[in-house]
Amino acid sequence: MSKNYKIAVVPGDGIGKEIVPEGLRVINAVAEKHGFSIDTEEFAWGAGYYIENNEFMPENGLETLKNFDAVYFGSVGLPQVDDTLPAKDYTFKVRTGFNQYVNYRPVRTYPGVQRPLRSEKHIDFVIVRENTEGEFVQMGGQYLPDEANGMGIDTSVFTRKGIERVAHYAFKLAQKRRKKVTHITKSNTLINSLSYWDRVIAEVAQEYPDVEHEQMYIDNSTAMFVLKPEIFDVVLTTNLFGDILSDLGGAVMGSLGLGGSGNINPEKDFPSMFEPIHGSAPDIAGQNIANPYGQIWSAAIMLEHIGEAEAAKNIMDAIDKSTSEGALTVDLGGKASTSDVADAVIKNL
Ligand SMILES: NC(=O)c1ccc[n+]([C@@H]2O[C@H](COP(=O)([O-])OP(=O)(O)OC[C@H]3O[C@@H](n4cnc5c(N)ncnc54)[C@H](O)[C@@H]3O)[C@@H](O)[C@H]2O)c1
Ligand SMILES: O=C(O)C[C@@H](O)C(=O)O
Ligand SMILES: [K+]
Ligand SMILES: [Mn+2]
Repeated sequence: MSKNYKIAVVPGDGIGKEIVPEGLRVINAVAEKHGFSIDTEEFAWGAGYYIENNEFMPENGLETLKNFDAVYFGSVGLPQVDDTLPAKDYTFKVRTGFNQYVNYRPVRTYPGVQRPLRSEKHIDFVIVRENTEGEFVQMGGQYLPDEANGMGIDTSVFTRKGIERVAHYAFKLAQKRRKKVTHITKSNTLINSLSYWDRVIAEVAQEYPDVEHEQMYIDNSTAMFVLKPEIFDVVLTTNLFGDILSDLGGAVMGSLGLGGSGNINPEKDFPSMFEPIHGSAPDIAGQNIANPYGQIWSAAIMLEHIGEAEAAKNIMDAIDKSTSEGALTVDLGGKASTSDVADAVIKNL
């Protein structure tokens, strides 16, 4: 009997509404080729939903999503909606609620895509971003914000459990790759929280003597992403630093639109959620010009996670063939529309 998977689809806002359907076309095409089927249910949640319903998703949203094998997500956020809400009320709710403590964000060379860097060296590394705590716990408050002596505070939280579990994931991932973990902090200045991170990571590293372990500061690492990106294999870092580095990784590939990702619950106690690294790009929404490669790559990461590795590989090979043949959107200097790119990928499956 052929396998069937239940996928919750949350296109979100802006270009999410354009690139998610294209990604789904690719998923359905690859499923047919590889003899499995996908049942999808779409949820129109996000900032647009908030305008109508005063919430980003229904109160029982997580309960609803729990019944699926995975969540295929676009992005949330609209210029006319308070931008402190999308992460708090949707994205972080899912990431923390489903213990998706790994944000898996690969960076690689796409054939035929011009990169901003002069170096022609092949790039292939994965950012493993801690995804449930750190700088984004949103513990804090504002005091007298309207007054001259007003203030705002956010507290960062790094727990042993939180550091250990993401570190184990990173070292195990490195064992399957080129056996190197670069962990990125700023423990020379954040001498309490991030030196604790360093210490716990160093302890975990001892359990993986076959993996080279290097520590780097975030400031230097931004320079290295540009000057020597080929030195990285697995980059392990905190929630905020990983957020910044993943957009830099997108830029190094040639466009933010090229980055795919997975918010992973490695134990599979809950569904994981797959989305491009970028946001809803309201500046280019509604024109069928958004780059869908990152959304399509996220589909491949999702299929690999749910156990369809061959289909995932098939998508990646088809992506490479498509970019090589010049199926490039405006941000990559090409003329292809969003749907032209999905057509090319489907043709090349
Ligand atoms: N996970 C998420 O849902 C997520 C992530 C980041 C930002 N956001 C939200 O998205 C909104 C816009 O944020 P922003 O402008 O800082 O970031 P953004 O990633 O949406 O856009 C940044 C720039 O990159 C371009 N870009 C992004 N994706 C592209 C693609 N696929 N193809 C071509 N160009 C692309 C945009 O046009 C824009 O110029 C905000 O509301 C923000 O909160 C959501
Ligand atoms: O910080 C976040 O996670 C929100 C967004 O910038 C993202 O990268 O998903
Ligand atoms: K996104
Ligand atoms: Mn981000």
